[in-house]
Formats: sequence, C-alpha cells, structure tokens
Amino acid sequence: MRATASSMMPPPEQRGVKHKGTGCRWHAQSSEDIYSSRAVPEPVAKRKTLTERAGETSRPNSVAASSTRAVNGAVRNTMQSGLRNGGFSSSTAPRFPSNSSRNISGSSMASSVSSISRPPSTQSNYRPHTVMGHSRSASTNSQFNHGTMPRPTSTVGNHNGILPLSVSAYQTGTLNVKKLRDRPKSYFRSTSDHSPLTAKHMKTFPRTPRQQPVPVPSLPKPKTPSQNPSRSNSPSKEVFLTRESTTKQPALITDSGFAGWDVEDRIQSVEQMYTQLKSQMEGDYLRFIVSELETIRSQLSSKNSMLVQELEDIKVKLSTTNLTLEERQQRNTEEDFKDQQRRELDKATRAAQDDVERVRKEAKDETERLLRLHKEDLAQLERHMKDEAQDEKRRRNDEIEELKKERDQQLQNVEGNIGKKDQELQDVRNELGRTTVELEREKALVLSLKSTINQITTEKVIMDTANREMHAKISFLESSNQSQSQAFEEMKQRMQQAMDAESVANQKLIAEETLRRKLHNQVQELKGNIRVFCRVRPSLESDQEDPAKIAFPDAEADSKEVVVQGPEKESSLGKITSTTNPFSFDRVFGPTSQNSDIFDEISQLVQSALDGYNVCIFCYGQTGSGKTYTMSSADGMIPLAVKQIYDTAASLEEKGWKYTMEGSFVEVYNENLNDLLGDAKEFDKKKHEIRHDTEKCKTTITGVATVQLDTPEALQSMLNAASNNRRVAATSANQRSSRSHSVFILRLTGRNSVTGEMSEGTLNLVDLAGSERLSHSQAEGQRLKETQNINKSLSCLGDVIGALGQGKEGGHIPYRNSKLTYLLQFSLGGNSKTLMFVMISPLQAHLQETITSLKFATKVHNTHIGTAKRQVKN
Ligand SMILES: Nc1ncnc2c1ncn2[C@@H]1O[C@H](COP(=O)(O)OP(=O)(O)OP(=O)(O)O)[C@@H](O)[C@H]1O
Repeated sequence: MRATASSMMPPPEQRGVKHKGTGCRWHAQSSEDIYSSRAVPEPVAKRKTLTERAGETSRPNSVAASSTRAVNGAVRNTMQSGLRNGGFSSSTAPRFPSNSSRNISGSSMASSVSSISRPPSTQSNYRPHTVMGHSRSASTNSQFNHGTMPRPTSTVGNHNGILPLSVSAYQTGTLNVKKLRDRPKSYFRSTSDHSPLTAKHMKTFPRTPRQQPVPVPSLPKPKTPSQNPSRSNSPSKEVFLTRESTTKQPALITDSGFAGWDVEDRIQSVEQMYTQLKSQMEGDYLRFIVSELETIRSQLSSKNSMLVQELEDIKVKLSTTNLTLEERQQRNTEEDFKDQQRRELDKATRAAQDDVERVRKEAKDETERLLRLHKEDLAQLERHMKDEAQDEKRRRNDEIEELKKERDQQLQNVEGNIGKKDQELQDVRNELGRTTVELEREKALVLSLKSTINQITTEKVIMDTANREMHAKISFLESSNQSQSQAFEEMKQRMQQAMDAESVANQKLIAEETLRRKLHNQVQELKGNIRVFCRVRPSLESDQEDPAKIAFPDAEADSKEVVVQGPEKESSLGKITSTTNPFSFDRVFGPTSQNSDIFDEISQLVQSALDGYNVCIFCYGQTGSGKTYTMSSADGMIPLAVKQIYDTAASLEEKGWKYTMEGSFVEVYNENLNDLLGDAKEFDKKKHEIRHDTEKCKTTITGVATVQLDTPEALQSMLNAASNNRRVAATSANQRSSRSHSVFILRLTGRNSVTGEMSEGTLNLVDLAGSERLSHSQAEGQRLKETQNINKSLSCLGDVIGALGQGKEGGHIPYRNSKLTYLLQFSLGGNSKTLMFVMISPLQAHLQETITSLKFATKVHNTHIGTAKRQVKN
C-alpha cells in the first residue's frame, strides 16, 4: 500500500524531476501538480486505492458522484486555468482527459487496460523499465512487486488511451475504449508531451480576433492523430464558443487572448454544458465504466486469486527455501561440526599416531634393548649350559667309562661265572648221568633187593616159623642150649644160600638176554641177511580184468612157493599152451593174508633193529600191486613195527634198556631227495645231501626233518604229513606215490643202564616206485624221465644186491649209481638185514609184469649177503 501511496503521492523532491520517466510518472506528477496547485484541491486522504475504486464501481452512485466531482473539478480547473492562462484551449483538452482518467481509473485502470491491450504471453514476463515499475517492484505491494506479476502499463499508457477522450465523446456516447486501446503509442506519446501539446493546441487554437468564435471544447471526433495526422496540423474546424453559438452574447475577447463577454453567462453556459455532460456521463458512460470496472474487478479478482495462489506458492516456496536454507545452514553447521570433529579427530588421530609411534618406538627400543639383554643372557646361559654340558658330558663319559669298566668286569665275572656254571652244569649233567646210572643200578639193586627182601621175608616168615618152633623147642629144650645154637646156625646158612642163589639167577638172566640176542642174530643169519617175501594182493571189486592163474602149491605147509601160469600161446597145430612159472621165496603170502601175518614174519627184523642192526625192508612191484597198502596202511609194516618197538622197548626197560626213536620220511624222485615232512612246494627244488659215517655206519640227510616218535600219535601224525605232501605234489600225469621211492627211516638208540651197553639200529621201510616197464615209445617228456630214473634206480638196486651176492671181500658195490642205493648203503649188504617184498597183482592183465617182478625177486633171493654186524658200543 505504501507503493501505491508512493506512486500516487511521490515525495515533493521527486516531483517534476523524472520527466524522462514514464508518461505515467510524469503525468501523475503533472496531475498532482494540478491537484495541488491549480485544480480544486481534494484531500489526499480521500484518494482511494484501485481496489477501493474498483469496489466503488459497484456503487454507481458513489462513482458517479466521484466522477461528477472529478469532472466538475476538471472542468472547473480547466476553466479557471484557461482563464488564468489567457487561453482556454491550451489546457482544457489535455487536462480534461487527464483529470478524467485520474478519476476514473488511476493506475489500476491503466493496469487493467494495459493488461487487456497486451497479449497474455507478455503479461507474466514483461516488465517495463519504469521508475514506477521499479518503485513498485521495490515496494512491499504484493500486487505489483512480484517478479512474475505483469507490470501494469504506465499511467501514461492509460492516459494515452484516455487522454484523447473529450467531454464531447462522452457526451456523444462515442467513446470507444477499444479504439483508444488500439491507438499507437506514438500518438499517446505525442499527446503525453505536455509542452508540445500545449504549443500545438496553442497553434491549433491561435489567438483569434475578438470576432472570431472561440473554439468550443467539444469532443473531437474519435480520430487519432496518427489516423489522420494531417488534421492535427490542418486548420481547425472546431466549433468555437462564441457568443452567438452559445448564449448569443458577444464574446469578450480581451488582450489577454480571451473573448470578453459576460463571464457569468459563459460560466453559466459552461455549467449548463457541464450539467448536460454530466447527465450524459451519468448515463451511458457510467454504465460503461461500471461494466468495465466490473470486468476489471473480476479480472482483478481472478488475478488477485491467482496472485494469492502464487503468493501461497511463493510462501510455500519461500518456506521451502527457508527450510532448505535452514537445512543447508544446519547441514553447513553439521558439516562444520563434522569438519571440526574431523579436524579434531584428525588432530587426535595424529596425536594418537604420534603417541603410538612414540610408544612403538619406545617399545621397539625397549624390545631391542631387552632382546639384546636377552641375547646376552642367552649367550651367557648358553655358554654356561655348554660348560655345564661339557662338564656333565665329561662326567657322564667318565661314569660311562667307569660303568663300562665295571660292566666289562662284571661281564668277565659273569662269563667266568657262566663258564663256571657251564662247567658246573656239565659236572651236574655228568653227575646226573652218573647218578642216573647209579639210580638205574640202585633201581636194579632195589629190585634185586626187593626180591631179596621178598625172599628174605619169605625166609623170615620161615624163620619166624622156625623161630617159633625154635622157641617151642627152646622152651622144650631149655635144658639143651647146644641144640638151639645148631638150629640158629642152620638157619643162617640157609639165608646165605638163598642170597647166593639170587645173585646167580640175575647173572644167568643177563647172560640169557645176551644169549638170546646172539641166538636171534644167528637165527636171522641163518634165515639169510637178505630175504624175499612174496605177497599177492586180492582181487578188488574195482578190478575189471580177469585174474591171472596164480597157484600156491605149499600154502598149507611152508608157504614158500608160488606158481604163475604164463600167458596162453597157440601152437602152429592150434594147440593152446601156457607156461607154468614156479617161484620160491622165503615166504609167500596169498591173497587172503593179512598185514598182521606179514608183520609176524618181519617182527624179528624189527627186533634186530632194536638190538642194534641196520634193517632194510622194501616193497617191490608194479603199480597197484599193494606196496603202499602193505607198508603204510593203518595196519601196515611201519605202524606195526613202531608199535613193536614201543612194546619191546618197554619190556627191555626192566633189563636196563632205554630206547629213543627218531623218524624221517624222504622220497627219491627223479634222482632227487625230497623231505616228505617238509614243504611240498620245495619238492625238487631244495637240495638234500646224503652223508655217510663209515665208522658208525650211520647215514644222515641234510635239511630233512627228524621227528621224535615218543608216542604212537606222533608216528601217525608223521605218516599223515608225508601222505599229504605226496598228494599235494601229485599231478594228474604224475601219481607221486607210484613214480617215486619213499623211504621211512627209523633210528633206534638204546642204552642199558645195568650193563652200560648202548645200541644204535636203523629200520628203513622202503616203498619202491612202480616197477612196470614202460615202453619208451609210449612215454615221453616228464613221464619218460621218470621211467628212466625208476628203471635206473631199480636196476642199480639189482646191481647192488647182485654185487653183494657175489660176496667178494673188498669188492666194489655200486651204491653210488643211484640215489636210492646210495641212501640205503648201510642198510644193504653185510652190515644189515634186508627184506624185500615182491608184490604181485592178481590180474591177468598184469601177468607179464608179475612174472618180471617175480624173476627180479628170485634174483635177489638167490643173493647171499655177508654176516650182519651188530652196532654195539661199550
Ligand atoms: N592185501 C590187500 N588186501 C586188500 N586190498 C589191497 C591189498 N593190497 C592192495 N590193496 C588195494 O589195492 C589198491 C592198490 O594198492 P596200493 O596202492 O598199495 O598199490 P601200490 O603198489 O602201492 O601202488 P602204487 O605203486 O601206485 O603206490 C589199493 O586200493 C589197496 O587198498
């Protein structure tokens, strides 16, 4: 409102200064001047704002009154001014509209007109550079100081549109606002220039002579100077106020330029004109003004609402801006605070880092110092420890040396003690042996003493009886002491005689045992040191072939003959003949014979082994003839022989003999020795050597197992192991039992604790390989090699037996020609007893082999081997 007031009432010092400003400013100035100086003064306080004036349009009476006052004032002023200035036209034309415009619209009117006349697009942006505009912009008037607010057109503009309005225009009702608006600005400028206008008017209305009519200030035609500029300079055809034209009174033209007529009449006339004009204006013009003002008011209302809205928006924006500003300030404050904090933090961090660095440096220095001290301590401690370690080492070494010396000394002492202990042990053993011998003797003595005691007891009983009799007799013969003494002497003699008889009996017993052995050996020698038994196995259910014709002519007598009917031959005459092959041996066992029958005949040889002789019993015959059955079956020769040895050894114990038995089981296969009690996988790989002790006539084999046969179970276990190994080593093409020679070696060692005699005998039980002669054409490869070796060994056996049969003293015996004969060297010949079983198959298919075997056995049977020597040690 201040701006409005200011624009309406500028300070005095500015008045008339800014003439180069807008027309509005200048015109306002001019109007003020008019009001203040020459126009009818109206209180400034009564001047109203545009809004108030706009609101007054709805009160036409007030507006009309105001307009009426304004018009009256303007006319009056004009008239007065015209009168004072000596020219009516010079001020009337321009001031009237000015006064009118001022009263009608003022700046608001100008603004509304301007806003209407200007394109809407420029309303919001266009801002004329006027002093008024600046003043308004700088003012607090919200209606005009907004940047987006279209600046109202200057009052000059307003007046430009209104200034040309003359009273006549209102009187004639030809006021056309639009036309006024459409007038070019140049027109308004020209009219706004007060001085030229005045001058122009002065030219237009020159001083006329008195008789010339005074131009009536009627409203000119609404033709703008621009539309018809020539007319402005053309001689005026306006109606001049003359006395005739008005009141018919002569015009009073004075020297001062005004017609001199009756002033009061003129005034009255003018007033009448005024009244008429006023009445007209109060009609159409006021309605027009009212409508215009209504339009303006509505526009201003909408604009006001828009401005209010914009104001609200601006307020919102302002508040937003304030908030943003506050936020920025706050943010700036926070950032400042943060910066300060950051700086403080950086400062503190730097300080802390400095402290840390300082502490770290101090710690590092301290650590280094401590490390140095620690190293020095360590070095010192190490030196100290080294010294101590050296001392300790020296001390320990000394102790070790001392301990070594002490240990060596103790070792020597222990060795000495061990030697002593060994010596003592040996002495103890010797003493034990002697004691054992003495014990045996004592036992024998005890036995003899027992018998003696028994005898003495018996004699004592007898003696007691006799004593009782003697007592009876004593009592009977108390009177005869001499007879009692004789009876005592007799009894004493009888006791001595009994003891003498016992001693003689013992001596006779030992002599008889010695005699028995001697006689037994003589019997064996008489039987021959090599004997041949023949055994014919029975036909088996599995046998498919026909039996051969084998006869046993003396089966009921001596059983020494066997007759084999040879194969039938057809003579040229068609007669079928067959040869009869009689064979005679030491004993012939038929198919019904049992192993026990066989053993009865060989048990004497087993006894010879116990007596210290080397005995060799071997079975000869073709495959399947019953060799293994005879030798190794459950009731074969080996088990029965061992059983006999156990029994005999036990019986000989009372005669002072103690026997130990050791058994080995080997085979000769392809001229190689294999241990049947060893590992079957090493058969034919592991080499075993045969070593002979010629002095002791004892044979040993390297690397073979020897089993103590203390019990029958140990013997059976040994036989099973040998049988399993032969089965494992067997193949489909190689029945090991028939392609190798098995030799069971039983060594018997006996000691007589009474006589001190010692005997060592060997019992060899040999199961020879199959003796069948295989044709060389039928055998090949491994089979041929086996056959060759078997034939060789059996041939060598025959050669050895033949050589032994020749009986040449110191003659060569080819034992070394085969492994078998070499192994049995001390069991074949004069130093041994030999028994050969020739086993016969009962089948016709085997007849040829049977005859061959019997011929070989006959050859052996006819061999005389020298006297066997008993291995006895004293
Ligand atoms: N006196 C006998 N009484 C009953 N059966 C016998 C008799 N002799 C042998 N046999 C049986 O005849 C078969 C062959 O006997 P055995 O194996 O002892 O012959 P072998 O000559 O040892 O053969 P190989 O040389 O192949 O070992 C066996 O089944 C055996 O039981």
